Amino acid sequence: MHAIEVKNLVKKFDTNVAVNNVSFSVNKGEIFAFLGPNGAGKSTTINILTTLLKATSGSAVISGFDASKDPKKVRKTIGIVFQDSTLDNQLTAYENLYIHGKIYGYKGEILKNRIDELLDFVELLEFKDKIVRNFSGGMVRRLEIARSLIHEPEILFLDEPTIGLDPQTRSHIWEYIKKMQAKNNMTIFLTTHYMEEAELLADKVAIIDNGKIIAEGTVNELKKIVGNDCISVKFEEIPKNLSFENCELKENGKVIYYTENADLKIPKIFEFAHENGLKIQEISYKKPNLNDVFIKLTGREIRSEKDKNQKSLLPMGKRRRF
Ligand SMILES: Nc1ncnc2c1ncn2[C@@H]1O[C@H](COP(=O)(O)OP(=O)(O)OP(=O)(O)O)[C@@H](O)[C@H]1O
Repeated sequence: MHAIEVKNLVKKFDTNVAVNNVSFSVNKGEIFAFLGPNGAGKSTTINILTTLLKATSGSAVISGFDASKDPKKVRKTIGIVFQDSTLDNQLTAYENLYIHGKIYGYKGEILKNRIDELLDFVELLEFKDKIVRNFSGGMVRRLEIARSLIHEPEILFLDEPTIGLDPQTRSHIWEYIKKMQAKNNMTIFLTTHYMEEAELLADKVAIIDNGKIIAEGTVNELKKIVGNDCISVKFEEIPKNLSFENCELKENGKVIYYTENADLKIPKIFEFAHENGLKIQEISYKKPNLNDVFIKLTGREIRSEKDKNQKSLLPMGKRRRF
């Protein structure tokens, strides 16, 4: 059984088709990244999967339960971290988790120990009794992650988990995500418009654009859509005997090699230069990334208005209006 099975999902807002016949599945214990630009339909999809929104048509089965027919059962098996903080900023870190734990029926020492364990996991134990209002954006996000784990969900949904965070905090969050998967074999569904986030974390990626999935697979499978590694070499003199296959001489005198694996090929190019008494003036190589895949499929880059605006992660009530 798949952890998540989505079939022909459609969501219309009046005439706007936000999710357009989307189908995909996520295996148990997999990190699945739903990658796409702003307005692609990522949040709408995650809201349907987490029972917050009803689909216009199609089905979403989560841990074996239909999201529209059995929402309560679905909610018991999932944890969610939304794009915007839903913490109570007047309460302490501990109190936020305590209330959430109570809602899920935990109590007494079991709940207290669970809270300590989770605060420790996200490195916030020393801030346990501090008021959330004074937390940084990264601390808020970490506390949200801890809260989402309190009832030991089978599947964790993260809507843009690192949006608006600085690079160091972002990589911290990536570490937690990987640890959660490794420790609990948790299924993690995340939306993101960060290519590197999807590349680094995801076992499987689906790229969504204008409400439609335009590509799906492992990162390596998707990169194959673009092609192989590309090495560009400028020798001091144009070599007379180019001994490699899959290489071409460009008008600017550079030799371009296409290869499955540049890491293995580059040392061979140096050997070739040495054996033929050639000097290398310049060498560079480019591995295709998910951005290249998106460009190839859509003709444009994934860009985010939110990045430009540096959306705030401050808890509700503390957020300033710009
Ligand atoms: N409640 C709503 N009412 C009307 N239109 C909506 C609503 N929610 C989303 N949309 C529209 O549906 C489309 C998909 O939006 P969605 O928020 O799912 O995209 P997204 O990929 O999550 O983008 P973002 O990263 O900006 O949240 C957009 O055109 C959006 O304007």
